[in-house]
Amino acid sequence: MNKIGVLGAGTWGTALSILLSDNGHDVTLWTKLEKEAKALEESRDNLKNLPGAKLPEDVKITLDLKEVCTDKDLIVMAVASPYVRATAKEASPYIKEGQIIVNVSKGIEEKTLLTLADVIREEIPQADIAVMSGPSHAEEVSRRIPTTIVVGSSSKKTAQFIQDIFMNEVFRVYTSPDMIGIELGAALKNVIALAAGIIDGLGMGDNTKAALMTRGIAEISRLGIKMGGCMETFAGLSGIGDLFVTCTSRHSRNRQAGYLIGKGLTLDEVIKEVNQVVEGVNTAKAALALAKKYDVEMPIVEQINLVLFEGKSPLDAATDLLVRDKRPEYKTLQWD
Ligand SMILES: NC(=O)c1ccc[n+]([C@@H]2O[C@H](COP(=O)([O-])OP(=O)(O)OC[C@H]3O[C@@H](n4cnc5c(N)ncnc54)[C@H](O)[C@@H]3O)[C@@H](O)[C@H]2O)c1
Ligand SMILES: O=P(O)(O)OC[C@H](O)CO
Repeated sequence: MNKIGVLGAGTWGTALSILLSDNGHDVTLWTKLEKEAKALEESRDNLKNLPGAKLPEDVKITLDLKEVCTDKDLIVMAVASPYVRATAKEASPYIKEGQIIVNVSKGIEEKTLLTLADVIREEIPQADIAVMSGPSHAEEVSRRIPTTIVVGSSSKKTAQFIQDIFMNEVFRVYTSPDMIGIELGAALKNVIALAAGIIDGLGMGDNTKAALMTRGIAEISRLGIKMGGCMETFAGLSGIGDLFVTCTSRHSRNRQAGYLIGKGLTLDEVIKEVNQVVEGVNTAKAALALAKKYDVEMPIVEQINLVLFEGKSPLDAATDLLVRDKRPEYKTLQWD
């Protein structure tokens, strides 16, 4: 049994708390939002965003950041990406030298273009930072539906420690040293998932969705490899695996947001309607800035930015992608 602090009592923080409690750990779940803490405490048997799941009585809910960090063997960072830096900064005084923090939030900081693990490292340099990601909708994890995920760390020992904590017969955890690849796959797939939703909203077909996903992972891996990630990761759980689930699942908020955009709603209307974090919207601008910085072609990311922030019609964006200049599928594959 380990003592674990989970930061962020949204859908994912809550589902992981259920899993960790199932695994026999002593779990404390923190939120900054009083309303959220109260609602969770009152409705443990009837969680709003996790139908059919229960938050065990032994999961402690707290608003006290010192309490959730002190004497914990592992801290899980599960707040939505825009709040990761502020939460890490506030938590830093309570984190000991070498204390392990695993980031499970998916995003890239817009201002700095840093991955979230790097953001946490800047704020809590004394911590041992890891990441965990993969095709894992909270709605299914909280109902013990078989799921696989990958933990990334620069230390094999840390990766295996986290693997042991989370793994059970319905939650299979792999390990990897490729932290940057895992984080980039996790963050960038959300932008492509918005496009997948738009395709559904426009009433296009399965061929179109498959094309988007395949060319989407090509974009993600082109950038990811230039930034130091490994091809295997983009072909793995935090690459194509998470892209697949997010582009196709009824649970995906990103896909749902894209669907509503495809149906003609404005971004503000969509954000209100979905009423949970839509990380692809947060990540789209950062992804475009990274494409420019690393001189990588990311046409889908470009078009999504135009649709989200410049008022371009989704249909015009889809058409512009289809009529781009002719090219080989992969420039690396040539005849001579
Ligand atoms: N939901 C999933 O299936 C899932 C799975 C894997 C990863 N993730 C990732 O986990 C992260 C959280 O997603 P979620 O589904 O829990 O989102 P959510 O919308 O359900 O919850 C977001 C949470 O962020 C926290 N928050 C809000 N304002 C805050 C503030 N000012 N300061 C600190 N914390 C604040 C709150 O706890 C809030 O509930 C995202 O990056 C998401 O991509 C989600
Ligand atoms: O609901 P989404 O679109 O934020 O996706 C959730 C997870 O990232 C799926 O792995």
